Amino acid sequence: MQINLTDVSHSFSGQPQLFTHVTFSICSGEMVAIVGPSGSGKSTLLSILAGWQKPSEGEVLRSGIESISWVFQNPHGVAQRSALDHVSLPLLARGLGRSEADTEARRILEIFGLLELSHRPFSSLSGGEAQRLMLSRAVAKKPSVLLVDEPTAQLDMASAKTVNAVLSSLSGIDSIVVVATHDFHTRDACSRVIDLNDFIIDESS
Ligand SMILES: Nc1ncnc2c1ncn2[C@@H]1O[C@H](COP(=O)(O)OP(=O)(O)OP(=O)(O)O)[C@@H](O)[C@H]1O
Repeated sequence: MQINLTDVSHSFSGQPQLFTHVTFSICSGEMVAIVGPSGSGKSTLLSILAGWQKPSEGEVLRSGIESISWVFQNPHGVAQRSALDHVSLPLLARGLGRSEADTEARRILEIFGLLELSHRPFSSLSGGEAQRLMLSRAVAKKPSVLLVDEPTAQLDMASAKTVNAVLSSLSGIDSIVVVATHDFHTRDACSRVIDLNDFIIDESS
């Protein structure tokens, strides 16, 4: 699985260029951070990677990509549904049987430090717990591409720390993971950084 961007530039109609001549490739198993100041186009670049936004110029090629999950900066769940339900539902949708889905959901919740909260309704979770649950749910979908937008933006330092710790553990999954972030600790959890500063891509590995 791979996404290749070649000479991609983008501006929204009537607005200045957000970024120009962006060229990079991301393969499965990689976890890449997109960094840059507010308004530099991080979320827009995620949308372009997902194919939801067509770039003004350039080419985006996706090979072997079957599914894309997006984790938003504000966790969205079903208030009365338990944490376990949030993770087991996508597993059931993938065709697992009830008990297999429950076992796998518990395994994923444990990785994200949420096993003890598995029966708690979504509405009772803290911001950090809810964000970790969104990541758990996204992992349960086993997407080809996992796009994570500012996962720690709404969190206090302690919650951000736990989210960053679980993000580090995502580097082992067989998906392309791209995280847009302002957070230096989140950036450190990634294997590669794409920096939108100064309207150019500065790729460091
Ligand atoms: N659909 C749209 N139409 C017009 N302008 C847009 C659209 N989406 C985003 N923008 C503008 O493009 C710029 C980049 O937005 P984007 O959300 O990609 O930045 P960002 O780096 O993710 O910002 P932040 O860190 O604040 O989330 C902003 O000025 C935003 O207002």
